[in-house]
Formats: sequence, structure tokens, C-alpha cells
Amino acid sequence: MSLLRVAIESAGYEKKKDIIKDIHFAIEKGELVGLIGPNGAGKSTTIKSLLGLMDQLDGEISSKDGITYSYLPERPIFYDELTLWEHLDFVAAMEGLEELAYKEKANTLLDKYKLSKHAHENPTKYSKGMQQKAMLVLAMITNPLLYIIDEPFMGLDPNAMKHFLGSIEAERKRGAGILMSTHVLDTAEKICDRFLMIHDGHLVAKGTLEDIRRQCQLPDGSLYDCFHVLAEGTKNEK
Ligand SMILES: Nc1ncnc2c1ncn2[C@@H]1O[C@H](COP(=O)(O)OP(=O)(O)OP(=O)(O)O)[C@@H](O)[C@H]1O
Repeated sequence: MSLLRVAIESAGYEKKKDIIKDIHFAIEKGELVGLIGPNGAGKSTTIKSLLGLMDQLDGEISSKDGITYSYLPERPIFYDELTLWEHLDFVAAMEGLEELAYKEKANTLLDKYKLSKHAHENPTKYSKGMQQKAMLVLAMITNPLLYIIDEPFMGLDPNAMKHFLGSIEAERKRGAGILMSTHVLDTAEKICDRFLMIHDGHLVAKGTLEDIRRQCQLPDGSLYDCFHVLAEGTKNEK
């Protein structure tokens, strides 16, 4: 069974004002799926629908029984009064993680993302990139089977980016499925197995890069070229 099955007929923020329509897809074990589309296309609205945050939703989101997921928002969110370690302790308590194992994993991740020295500080005082890395550590600590990630690349320095890509690869090998919304198309082209291209609230193309090229009628095009065709609406517009 798929980790996640999404069948959104429509969703929006106000009654009778649909923002996204007819969005159907699934995420399988070990798969990285890129959610791509211009500003305002409906990517965040799709993600909010999956997270159960949309009041106006006609459709069905189903996940494999007992699945745990982590959501990485585009803008990090922390509690004002807690240090990063206290955040980790909090998540571990909520998820019932075994103390020795999670502490060891946390230390490895903090070390990898160069946050060990700052683990007893309040993350609201971190730089943007440090906050993003802290969110990532918090997301990975629970060993989720599904990740929903909203634009992860923006604040990361090259070293953090390399580790982030390494972490994603390791999580996939462990069997986790990942849905990742991003505008960084050259990286997405290299790392994603499949893509969902949203334009104007509709899924206008989906599948592997080959599938997307065919749907955009650009047999040798890059993901960026295909995106441009979709965003400009010169071909294939719905
Ligand atoms: N809270 C909200 N209330 C009303 N309309 C909203 C709200 N959030 C988003 N929208 C509208 O929904 C549409 C889709 O927005 P969404 O945030 O899903 O786009 P996106 O693809 O994530 O864009 P971006 O790449 O800029 O992050 C836009 O027209 C936007 O104005």
C-alpha cells in the first residue's frame, strides 16, 4: 500500500472559492516526489490539505496504518522559551522515543549540522539557516516514514545543503517517502524520482522527468524549461 494517497477534488480558504482542484497522487516507500509550480500556484494549499489544515476540503487523504510523519514548514516555528535540546526532549516525550537511542541520534545530527555548540540556546535567536537545520534535526529525530517538506533549500549554506541532501538520501534508503515543494529546480531535477507540477490550482503535469517532458512537449528540456512552459502557459495549459 502507498504511504500516502491524496484525492483532493477541491480545497480553498473560503466557501465556494476553490483554490486547488482535482489533485490526485500517491507517495510510495522510499520515493522523493517534487511539488513544483509558480508562486501562488497552490503548493502550500496542497500541503495544508494533506496536513488537515484546510476547512474547505472536498476529498480524501489516506495514509498507511500507523504511519508517522514529519512536516518541515517553509518558515521555522519554535517555542520562545525552550532551547533546542528542550525542543528535542519535548518531541521525544510526545513520540515516546527511547531515551538512549534518541539522544545518540540527536547528538549525531547536531554534530553533522554544526549545532552542538548551540544546542542549549533558544533557536528563535539562531540565524535563518541554523533555524532551518534545527527544524530538520527535530523532524528526523522521530524516524518518520513520511516527510512533507516545504521549500527546504533557501537558507542553507553549501555545507548544510550537502548534508541535507545526504540526509534525504539516507531517509529514502530507510524506506521513508518524501514530498518536497521547491523552486530550486536544478537540484530537484537531480534528486527527485517524480514530480507534481501545479499551475493555477491544477495538476498540469506529473510523473518522471521523461513524463513531464512528454507532457510539455519538450523532449530534451530541463525541468526548468518544462516549468517555464507551464508557468507561461504557452503549451499544455488547462
Ligand atoms: N490564508 C489564505 N487565505 C486566502 N487565500 C490564500 C491563503 N493562503 C493562500 N491563499 C491563496 O491561495 C492561492 C495559492 O497559494 P499557495 O500559498 O498555495 O501558493 P504556492 O504555490 O505555495 O506559492 P509560493 O510558491 O508563492 O509559496 C494564492 O492565490 C493565494 O493568494
